[in-house]
Amino acid sequence: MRLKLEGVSVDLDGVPIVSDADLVVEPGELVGLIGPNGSGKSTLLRTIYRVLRPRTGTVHLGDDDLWSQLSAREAARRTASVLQEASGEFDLSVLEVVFMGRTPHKSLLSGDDAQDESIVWSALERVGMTDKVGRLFATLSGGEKQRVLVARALAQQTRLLVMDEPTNHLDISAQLDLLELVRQLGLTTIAALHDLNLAATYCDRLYVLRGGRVVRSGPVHDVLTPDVVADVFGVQAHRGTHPITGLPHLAFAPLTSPDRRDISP
Ligand SMILES: Nc1ncnc2c1ncn2[C@@H]1O[C@H](COP(=O)(O)OP(=O)(O)OP(=O)(O)O)[C@@H](O)[C@H]1O
Repeated sequence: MRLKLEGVSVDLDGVPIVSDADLVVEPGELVGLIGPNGSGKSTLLRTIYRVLRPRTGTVHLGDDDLWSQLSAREAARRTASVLQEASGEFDLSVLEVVFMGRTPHKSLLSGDDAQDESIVWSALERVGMTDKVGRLFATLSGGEKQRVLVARALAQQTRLLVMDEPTNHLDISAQLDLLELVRQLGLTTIAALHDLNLAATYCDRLYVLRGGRVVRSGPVHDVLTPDVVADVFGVQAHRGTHPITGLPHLAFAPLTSPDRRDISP
């Protein structure tokens, strides 16, 4: 389902944090949101999973305005989030966490039925976590936790996956594993990512935020140029081709860095 933000501005305590942001994610796309610390990525994402109401502008999922046309419950059914730190699920088992994905589909008094059960187990299967259902969520590794939260999103049969720095604190294998999984699922996904090379590897298109404004957007190749990286992040970048994937790959150095090749042993 298509996500479309138009003219979204957000103030926090009277301070403008996001200004006039336009953004589109086409069905099945994985779109990356990049930008320096404090540029407003999380704030913008919160308007999409209905935690922060924009001061102005609209957030549409398909034909529906997420804020003015959908109830909180309906919005919760259609969007799922995987954030960098999972809180609130600590006393639950893996199975219970994934069953939470069914909650927005249930009325207050209806219990889980055979259909819920089958949806939950197939979600666990898709993320490869069926052998950990009895474990307490809190005892999982960071990478396993993120897979379980993706399973919860699948159990929710979400139309849109919102990920806010989902690979933070994960080792390199778990980072690649998580983004490979998300790529394979083919869900309409928007993800804030700090690692520009991960963004280059997995995203179809990128949006760059600086100071709460979208300053650049487009295919990875057009957006992740040395000029943009220098301008937005204030570092030098050399863009080459990744020797294994054949995709663009960036190497970084401080803007003022001397050429260290002369002094290495
Ligand atoms: N209540 C508030 N009042 C004023 N400013 C706030 C408030 N809450 C957050 N901010 C500021 O909003 C800005 C944007 O924060 P946000 O978390 O959206 O950025 P981000 O791009 O996700 O950052 P990071 O990459 O560090 O996670 C930051 O400068 C932050 O200090």
